Amino acid sequence: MQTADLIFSYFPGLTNTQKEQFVGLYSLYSEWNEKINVISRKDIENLYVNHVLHSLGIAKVTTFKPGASILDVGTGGGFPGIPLAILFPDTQFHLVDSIGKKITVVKNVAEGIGLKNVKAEQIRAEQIKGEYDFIVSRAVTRLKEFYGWINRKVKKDSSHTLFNGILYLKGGDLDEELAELKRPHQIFALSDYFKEEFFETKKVVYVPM
Ligand SMILES: C[S@@+](CC[C@H](N)C(=O)[O-])C[C@H]1O[C@@H](n2cnc3c(N)ncnc32)[C@H](O)[C@@H]1O
Repeated sequence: MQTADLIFSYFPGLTNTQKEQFVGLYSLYSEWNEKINVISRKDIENLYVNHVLHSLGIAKVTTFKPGASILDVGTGGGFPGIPLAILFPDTQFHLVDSIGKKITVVKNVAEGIGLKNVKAEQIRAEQIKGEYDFIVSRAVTRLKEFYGWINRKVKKDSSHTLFNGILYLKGGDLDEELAELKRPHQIFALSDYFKEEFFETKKVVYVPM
C-alpha cells in the first residue's frame, strides 16, 4: 500500500505538523469515502499517488507565497486544494464545489487535520465574487468553458514568479482542447518531476491572465 512517505521523499523539509497532516489524510478519506463517495472506492489505496501527489504537481510548477489567495474550482473531496493547503500553510485556500455533500467531506477532512487556511463552500464557480492570485483545478470541465467561468476572478497584480492565472491538472491529449481555448499557455509535464507510471501522461496547464 502507498504511504505518506512517498510525499516526504518528493517534498523534503516538511514540518512534523505537515507530515502528520499528510499521514492523517488516509484514515479521514477512508472513513468519509465510505459515507460520501469522493474518490472511486478502489482508488482509495492509491490515495497518495493518484490524488495527493497529483495535486502537489502544481507545487512543482510554482510555490505560493504567504498571504496569497488560491481558488480551487470543483474541488470534489478536496483535490487539489487540500494537499496544497497542507504544503502552503500561510496561503489562503478557497475550495468550492456545487455539490454540498462533497463540501461536507472537505470541511471534515480540513478540520480533522487542523488546517486553518481552508474555507470550503458550496457554490457554483460562475457565482463566485472574489479575486485570487491563482485558480487551480482538476477534472472539472474543458479549459475553454473553465476560462469563461473564472476569467474575471484573477487579481491583476502579480507577486509570484509566474503571472497570476490558472493552474489546471490535465491528462492525455490536450491539442484539441488547447486549440479551442485560444489563449497563451504553458504545459509542464509531471513526468519531469515524479517517476511513478501514473504521471506518464499527466500535465499542469498554466494559463496566465
Ligand atoms: C470529477 S469531479 C473532480 C473533483 C476534484 N477536483 C478531483 O479531482 O478529485 C468534478 C467536480 O466538479 C464539480 N463541478 C462541476 N461543475 C461545477 C461548477 N460549475 N461549479 C462548481 N463545481 C462544479 C462537481 O460537482 C464535481 O465535484
